[in-house]
Amino acid sequence: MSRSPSLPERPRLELDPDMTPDERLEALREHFKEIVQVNEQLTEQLDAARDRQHDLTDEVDQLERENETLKTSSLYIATAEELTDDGVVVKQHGNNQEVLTEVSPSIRDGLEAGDRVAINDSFGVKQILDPETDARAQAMQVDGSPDVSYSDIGGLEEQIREVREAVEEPLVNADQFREVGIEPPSGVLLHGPPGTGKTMLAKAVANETDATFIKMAGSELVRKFIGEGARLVRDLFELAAEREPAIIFIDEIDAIAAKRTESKTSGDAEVQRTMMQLLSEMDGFDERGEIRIIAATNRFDMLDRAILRPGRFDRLIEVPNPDVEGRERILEIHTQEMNLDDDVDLGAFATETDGLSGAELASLATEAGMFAIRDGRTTVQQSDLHDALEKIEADDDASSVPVAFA
Ligand SMILES: Nc1ncnc2c1ncn2[C@@H]1O[C@H](COP(=O)(O)OP(=O)(O)OP(=O)(O)O)[C@@H](O)[C@H]1O
Repeated sequence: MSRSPSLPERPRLELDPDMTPDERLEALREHFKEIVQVNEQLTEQLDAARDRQHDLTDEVDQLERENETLKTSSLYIATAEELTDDGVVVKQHGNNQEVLTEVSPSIRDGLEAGDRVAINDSFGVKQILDPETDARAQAMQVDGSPDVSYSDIGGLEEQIREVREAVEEPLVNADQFREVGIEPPSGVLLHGPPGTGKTMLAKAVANETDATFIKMAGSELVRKFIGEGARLVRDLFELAAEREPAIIFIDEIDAIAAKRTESKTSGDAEVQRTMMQLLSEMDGFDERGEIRIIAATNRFDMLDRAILRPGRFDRLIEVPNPDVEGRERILEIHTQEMNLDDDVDLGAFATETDGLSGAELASLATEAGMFAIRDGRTTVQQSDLHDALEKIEADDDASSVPVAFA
């Protein structure tokens, strides 16, 4: 390695054998002075080099960080749709653009059709995504055309009317609202006991308006995606904007919007952040076009009132357990594909099912079919319905026995 030209020359000691002792001493003194001088120069240079090294290390760190951000921000999510001899057909999420792209052999080996992948600007597949890491896909259920219609819902005529007015009309007749000069409700909150058809209502309105149905469960945000809640809420609204017209359905909203408790754990802070993100998304919602938002809860009493203010969930619709006519209609709906004996009287049977939810009536119908099968029949009789009711009530009692005695 060549020595840096800017380094000072090494001083040389030249002693002549003819020198007197005094002359020798003088020469040695002179040499010592020169060495001290060179040493000072070298120390200065070393300090300067250290400073420069510091600056360069900072610069390298910054470049590395920038490189890292560039690498991560330029990757998009796509699905590998088909593996062909010419390459892989990938479909980018969001804009649904399909392209044929080449893949390195090492990635190709582990790739299967249907896998989620990360692609760069030029559609090169950079990575196969582990399903576990794809929180957005896991946390949100996206349905382009849900298969529930209003006629599948029993006994909620008034609620259907209200949902149509608050959600369907603003989507279908947006111009009319604009001309009249009124703002449609921002968000609709469905509240009532479990299994009464709240999700069905939200799906039916999406179906009726040809909107994409995007569901997120509040409880999962809190339990499964700890630390990611706020980001996922932002993603939820982004996805809805990409897929508009869209219905956002937030189930179990109480999990992220419960009244504040006294305890101040870090979990509470995280839930709080998720809720603040939801509120800020809703507050900036007017400019978002054809997106409507519906939430559901079984625990209306627990909700933080902040989410019920005007401009947020300002239309409340109660979805109670069905009355006797509702129960008869729900039984009709869930037995319409079943082979019922002539003796079956759903109207009379409905009077005996007071307190059952729509979901319980649906499983009662299936249970009755099971009794018929166990008995070797192909038709369902009134007695099967009674047996099914007894079983469901017994199951209910068992599940409400305190654990210590169960
Ligand atoms: N009113 C109804 N008419 C017809 N079927 C119903 C009705 N309510 C509930 N069901 C049946 O129960 C199932 C569950 O209903 P759904 O998920 O809509 O209830 P939910 O109110 O959203 O419940 P949860 O609060 O537990 O989420 C439905 O798939 C359907 O089979």
